[in-house]
Amino acid sequence: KEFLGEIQTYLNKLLVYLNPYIEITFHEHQENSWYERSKAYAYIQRYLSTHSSKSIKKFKANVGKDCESVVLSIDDYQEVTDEFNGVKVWWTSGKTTLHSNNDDLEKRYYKLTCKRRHRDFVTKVYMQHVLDEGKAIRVRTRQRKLYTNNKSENWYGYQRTMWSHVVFEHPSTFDTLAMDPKKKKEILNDLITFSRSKDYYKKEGKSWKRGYLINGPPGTGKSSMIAAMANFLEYDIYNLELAFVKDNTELRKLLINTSSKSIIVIEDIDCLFDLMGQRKEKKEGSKEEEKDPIATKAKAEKDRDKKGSEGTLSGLLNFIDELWSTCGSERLIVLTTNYVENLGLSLTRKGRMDMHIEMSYCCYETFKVLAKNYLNVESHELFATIGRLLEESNITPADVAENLMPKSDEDNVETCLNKLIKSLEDAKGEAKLET
Ligand SMILES: Nc1ncnc2c1ncn2[C@@H]1O[C@H](COP(=O)(O)OP(=O)(O)OP(=O)(O)O)[C@@H](O)[C@H]1O
Repeated sequence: KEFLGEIQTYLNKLLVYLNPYIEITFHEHQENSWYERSKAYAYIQRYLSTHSSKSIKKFKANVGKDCESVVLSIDDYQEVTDEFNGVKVWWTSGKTTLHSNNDDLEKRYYKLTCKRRHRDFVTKVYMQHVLDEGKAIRVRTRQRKLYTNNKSENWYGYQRTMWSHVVFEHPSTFDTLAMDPKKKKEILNDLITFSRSKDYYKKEGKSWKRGYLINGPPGTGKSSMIAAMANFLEYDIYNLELAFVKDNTELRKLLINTSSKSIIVIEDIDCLFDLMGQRKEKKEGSKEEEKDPIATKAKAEKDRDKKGSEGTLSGLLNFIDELWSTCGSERLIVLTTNYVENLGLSLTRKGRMDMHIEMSYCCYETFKVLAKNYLNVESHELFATIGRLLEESNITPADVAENLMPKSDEDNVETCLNKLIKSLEDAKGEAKLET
């Protein structure tokens, strides 16, 4: 706390220098916030003490998505000519010095010159074109993020939940995803249609979002599917952890604070039943009850129709409707579950979630993709044996992947495939014992 004022002053100075090249997000609520803050402080101090326009340019070049990409910049007072729809304009960059109490601050700017008769065209059409292009470039080159909501204490000691993020770098793509190729194509087509349907949604007066329910046993690739979707659409991911959300107000705040081009994920949606149960018990008789959407709705429904778990299900459905209505446009909502049968038809029927994706145990087609991913082979004499064994046992793609992954220098295609055969035979034996 004692450094906050000082850090903010430094940050503001830093922003004057770097604006509009980078965006600084300052998290005051990290668990290791003291460490983060002191790091930020030391960094900013070091930066300011060594700054010069040269280092700013170098810094600017390094903040691109990957440092290998070329970053074009314009030197002070250098002129660049641009032509759009036959109209010529000239850009120059410059700087002025602002005098503040302790320091002289340099403010950088761009100057745009055009013929007087083109003024209207330039301010209305050309500037819009520049902004749209800039936005498109930012989307193309931005570093994508994976957000999670954690409980944390703010400066004044209040508990709240807010998004914090890390860089999203998951290797999963639709090429590496092992599943029935027909189903994969269907999902891909659905995503492509969605991404191109901005105008359609607008015309229909609908919010531009789409819901997917992914179900399947653990290890069948639900998370890999979400990562592949995010990589394909170039979206961010918001992993919503409902256990950390206190009430409806907090949920709304979180959803409002998600950005467009993102996937909002709620994993293990069936576990919400337990969460709702716990909240209901805790809040029973409490004045706070009204504030908790999940518990209140669950209770209200249960009281009304006294249908046990059906009542709880209605609470869940109400919650999902709330989720739909609160989060903004250009979003995917993805719910995952290991036990779709617990959710009842009302969630899986069309209208609530637009597409239902089933991830299942490994079949021969799935295995072939994994063999290509991990061993870079498309055929082998052991494939036939594996294909037959896969038909006789239930093994997840995660388990197959585990066997196919070479673990030492001695491992090669043959040893890995034999390892898998052994696992499949064991799984078959266990299944026989169970029956
Ligand atoms: N269908 C798949 N295609 C490619 N890789 C897969 C697939 N399923 C599982 N894997 C591999 O297994 C690992 C675990 O899978 P993943 O976390 O996606 O499964 P999950 O269904 O989300 O599991 P859980 O329900 O336990 O979260 C992945 O990192 C990936 O390497």
